[in-house]
Amino acid sequence: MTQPTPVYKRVLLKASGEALMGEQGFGIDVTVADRMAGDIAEVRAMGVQVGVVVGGGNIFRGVAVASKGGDRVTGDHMGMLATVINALALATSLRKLGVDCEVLSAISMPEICQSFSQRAALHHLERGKVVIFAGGTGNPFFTTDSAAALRGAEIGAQAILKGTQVDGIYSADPKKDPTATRFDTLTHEEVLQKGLAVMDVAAVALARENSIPIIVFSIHEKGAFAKIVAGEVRGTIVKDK
Ligand SMILES: Nc1ncnc2c1ncn2[C@@H]1O[C@H](COP(=O)(O)OP(=O)(O)OP(=O)(O)O)[C@@H](O)[C@H]1O
Ligand SMILES: O=c1ccn([C@@H]2O[C@H](COP(=O)(O)O)[C@@H](O)[C@H]2O)c(=O)[nH]1
Repeated sequence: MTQPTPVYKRVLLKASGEALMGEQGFGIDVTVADRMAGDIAEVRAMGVQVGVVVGGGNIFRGVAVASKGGDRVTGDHMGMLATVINALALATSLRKLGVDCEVLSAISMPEICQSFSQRAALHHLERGKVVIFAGGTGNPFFTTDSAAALRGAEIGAQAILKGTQVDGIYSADPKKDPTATRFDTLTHEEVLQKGLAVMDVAAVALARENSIPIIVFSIHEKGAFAKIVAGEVRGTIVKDK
């Protein structure tokens, strides 16, 4: 079967950590990790270079510690470690499919995976490996959305695809407001001005400064990643006018 022609050469996928828990209340549902890996494999087979940042919301978020009076920085360290666990799970699922991949962590743990550097990331991407960026930015008070924008800029990604629990950006959180309406397109500036909380402000600002489009789509729609990379419209696209 012929592969569709991709509209991008290199992309950064921000994969929802929360989605990885599937129907469970916590942790990793391997069938979900395998399905996500299948979607990534499909895009890799189109000849597209793929970087992935995976969240940690299925395991731990630092704000949970802070909200109970604990130390936010320690909580964030725990959250960043959670993203490493998810990255290792996704790498395992990719390798089961025969997809060559490398986990690069912002926090050095050489017994487990390589440390992040831009050079290492570009080296692996140019050789066709999927690169999974673990450990977020390596700094507390950030999220993996910011890590996605940062790594996206560092590798020169032509787009950041945020695969999340909802199928685009809405006028309000659709999980809380059933009357919320979905946007087809927005500028980075509009996302910031309207306070649309699907992605954090730092991430959107960094993508804006580097003129990187962001596409928000449902990670639950099988094959959506490949369809977007092939130029089909899915979810909401955030780009300069
Ligand atoms: N205006 C909005 N439009 C769409 N979603 C919104 C909006 N405001 C808030 N949200 C919520 O933001 C969520 C995405 O946030 P977040 O990035 O924390 O989750 P995630 O993609 O599952 O990431 P993680 O990897 O951290 O688990 C959506 O599931 C949605 O409920
Ligand atoms: O750069 C970063 C990235 C993440 N964290 C912490 O990890 C958790 C999980 O990431 P999510 O983006 O929420 O999935 C996050 O809540 C932070 O506590 C971080 O400190 N720095």
